[in-house]
Amino acid sequence: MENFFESMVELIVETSTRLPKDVRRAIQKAKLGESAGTRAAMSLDTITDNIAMADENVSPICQDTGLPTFKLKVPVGANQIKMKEAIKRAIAEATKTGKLRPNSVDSLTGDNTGDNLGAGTPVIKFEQWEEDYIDARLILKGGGCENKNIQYSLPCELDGLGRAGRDLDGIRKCVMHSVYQAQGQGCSAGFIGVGIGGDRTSGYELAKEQLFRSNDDVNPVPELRELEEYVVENANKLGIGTMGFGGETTLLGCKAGVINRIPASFFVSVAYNCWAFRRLGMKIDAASGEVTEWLYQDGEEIDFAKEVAAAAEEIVAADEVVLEAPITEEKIRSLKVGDVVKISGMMYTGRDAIHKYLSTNDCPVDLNGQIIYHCGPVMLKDEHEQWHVKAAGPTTSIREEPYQGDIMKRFGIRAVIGKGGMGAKTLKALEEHGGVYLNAIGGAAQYYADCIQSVEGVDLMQFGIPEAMWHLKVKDFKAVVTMDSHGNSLHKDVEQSSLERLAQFKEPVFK
Ligand SMILES: O=C(O)C[C@H](O)C(=O)O
Ligand code: SF4
Repeated sequence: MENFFESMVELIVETSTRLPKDVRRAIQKAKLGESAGTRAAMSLDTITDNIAMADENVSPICQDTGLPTFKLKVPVGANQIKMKEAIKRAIAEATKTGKLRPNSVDSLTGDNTGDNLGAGTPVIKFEQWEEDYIDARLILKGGGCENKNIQYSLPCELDGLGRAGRDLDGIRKCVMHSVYQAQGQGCSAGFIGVGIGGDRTSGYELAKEQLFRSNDDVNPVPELRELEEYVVENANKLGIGTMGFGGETTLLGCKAGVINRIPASFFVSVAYNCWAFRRLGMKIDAASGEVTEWLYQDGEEIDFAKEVAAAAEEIVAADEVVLEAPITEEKIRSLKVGDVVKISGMMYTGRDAIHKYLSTNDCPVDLNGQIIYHCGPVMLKDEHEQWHVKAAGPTTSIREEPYQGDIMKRFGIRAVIGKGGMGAKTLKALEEHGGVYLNAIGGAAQYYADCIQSVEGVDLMQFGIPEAMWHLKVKDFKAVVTMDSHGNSLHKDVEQSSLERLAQFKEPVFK
């Protein structure tokens, strides 16, 4: 097993940096389904551009490299203790080289362990089997989509759909609702794994297990096959679209599994995965630890690099407003939902820890007229102590909803960049104070890292790399105005229209 450690490093690096073939095919299909010039088409262009850049740079597709979860099937007699130890070392190694973001945080103190190791991280699950080789699989599922997982207890009442009973049709309603409730916040278009039955724990476990199925497989259970096909077809009629911008594709895949339940409980658990569906696997020789075959890599390989030139042309074609901080109130009030902005100059990152901190403390920098970027980047320091950005896409903004409006007013911030949109409180503050919300493309961490020219400083490093306040100098950083200072919110509109569309699926389908 002398090569097992190297194989695990390879598995982690490949999973974080290269999307599997089945996922690429699903994204390509979505791209072909959108009309040129729409916001959805533009977002998918950025996404495929980003996938190609991650391939080329061997850098994380998305800055949130998630909670690494390994599943291993091992021959009887294989030493699981040694394998666990090698996996942990491989995780620390991949973190050191910037292929993983340090993502393991003490839940009580907030301290980041810095190497992705800690209580409960990574997750490593073993199963014994009668084969003579090791089947090792890894999923890197980020936090934004994890937060959109949902569990239903039947019977229940659902927005738009009414009563969901204890039968296949009730299950159908829950699954349709799960896609609606995620909106664009889990970086749609997404993939879902559905677990039917079990208890609260085994139900979610089963849902996540489905994410290890190939997106192209066919469910051997006829009812589940029908359910999966129904959901993919109809969830795409909700009009939520890529990033929640509206559009033809909202869901890229649905896989459902079933286990028994006990009479009193009937759970439907849904695991939502973003488009950056990073899961790979390999067969490993149990004696040497060497890779003998990669999994999920059958069929045609889509090389998005070839399409990048065409995509760039299309993005340039949109009307763009140039923004550079400090921004005046007048300039901000001239922006409207739908405008594409191109930012150059300074922006400051701030996510969960910073927003909480700023709600009761002064800011180390003057934020008057400035731009806050909801982002927790992957950073590496070189031998001259200079920081470099390895991946830097937006994080889900709604978590800052309790703080954002007050902070914008108190510090004079004119624009916030994030993804997934914000709520009524922020919208009101944007109107009163004169501010905008700019939506960047979630997961496009290479694309945005490329717009960052230099790291000019950092504050509040005590919160750890992802949560610190990074001072970034950018050039031509593109984002879309999705909430303006006139009370308009694209997110509010899409949520409303998708709820109306969801109601079309109220009548029974599976009798
Ligand atoms: O933590 C992050 O950087 C992003 C997160 O995965 C999110 O989707 O909000
Ligand atoms: S930012 Fe988006 S693409 Fe990245 S992990 Fe979060 S949900 Fe996934």
